[in-house]
This record gives sequence, structure tokens and C-alpha cells, in this order.
Amino acid sequence: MLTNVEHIGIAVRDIAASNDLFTKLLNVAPYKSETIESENVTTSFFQVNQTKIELLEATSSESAIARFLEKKGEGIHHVAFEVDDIKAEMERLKNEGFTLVNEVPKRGADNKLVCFLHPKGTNGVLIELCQEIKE
Ligand SMILES: CC[C@@H](C(=O)O)C(=O)SCCNC(=O)CCNC(=O)[C@H](O)C(C)(C)COP(=O)(O)OP(=O)(O)OC[C@H]1O[C@@H](n2cnc3c(N)ncnc32)[C@H](O)[C@@H]1OP(=O)(O)O
Ligand SMILES: [Co+2]
Repeated sequence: MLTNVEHIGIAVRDIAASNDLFTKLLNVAPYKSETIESENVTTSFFQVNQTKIELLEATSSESAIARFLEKKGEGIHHVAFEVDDIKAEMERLKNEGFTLVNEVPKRGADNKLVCFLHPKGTNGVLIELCQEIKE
């Protein structure tokens, strides 16, 4: 089951400058900054009541964020929904005809397992599913 909008991902060119901008905008500092080598991104997270803003800067030209910035420029990159059982949701959505970008959940930022749905099948919006890792 999809529970809530866990975060909104925003692609930025300069995460240090955007951290300052969003700190002023939201009147709160980021609670976390994390580089995810497997995704070639550096992230920072701001808590806004029940949801979060994730800023994403590319660390390599191979990054999905670098390609997005080149084609579309800075802006909203994805919407992430929290799920209680990511494998069950992936199976359900696949059976509904959605295209999973990754067939196996992968480790994302902020202690989550994540899966993406291709934007070509979701009205042009990249959707992320994420489930908290309980250790
Ligand atoms: C930090 C971890 C994690 C978290 O825990 O929160 C993250 O959020 S990581 C975020 C970065 N990682 C990803 O986005 C991984 C998933 N995305 C992908 O694998 C790829 O971006 C893609 C969706 C499969 C597309 O890549 P690719 O097939 O290599 O081709 P293009 O980059 O050329 O794009 C093809 C096509 O799709 C459009 N597109 C791409 N990204 C988006 C997007 N975010 N929103 C909307 N549309 C998007 C792109 O414009 C191309 O369209 P056309 O030019 O019309 O063909
Ligand atoms: Co994300």
C-alpha cells in the first residue's frame, strides 16, 4: 500500500547554493546530507511536517540527474511515495502495466529501499517507491 508522499526530489546544479536557498525558504536547515555512489548523486534532506524535500546534485556525467539537468534544467525530478511492502507494490504495479526501472529494490538515501517507475508510463512524472529499512 502507498501510504504518503515521502519526499519530492529536486534536481539542482549546485547543492551548496540550493541548501542556502531552501534553508531560507523553509526556515529550517537540512537534517542530512548523503552521497549515494550507486546513483552518482549527493543529496540533502529537509523535513517539512509529514514530508521531505530531497535536493539532488549529480556527482558524475553518468548520473540520471546530470542527464535530467541537461534536457530539462533544474526543477522537480521525482515524487516518492512511502510503501509498507516494496516488493508487493512492485509486483502489483508491474501487473497493472507500469514499467519498473529496477526489477529489484535498491538501496537509496535516508535508510530506504527504493524502486522507480519509468516516467514514460506515468504521465511524464518519475515515481519513486520507498520503504524504510528496519535493522
Ligand atoms: C538518492 C537515491 C534516491 C532516493 O533515495 O531518494 C533518489 O532519489 S536517486 C534519483 C536519481 N536516480 C534516478 O532517477 C534513477 C531512476 N531514473 C532512471 O533510471 C533514468 O533517469 C530513467 C528514468 C530510466 C531515464 O533514463 P534513460 O532511459 O537513460 O534516458 P534519458 O535520461 O535520456 O531519459 C529518457 C526520457 O525520459 C525522460 N525523463 C528522464 N528523467 C525524467 C524525470 N525525472 N522526469 C520526467 N521525465 C524524465 C527524458 O526527458 C527522456 O524523455 P524524451 O527526451 O522525451 O525521450
Ligand atoms: Co528520491
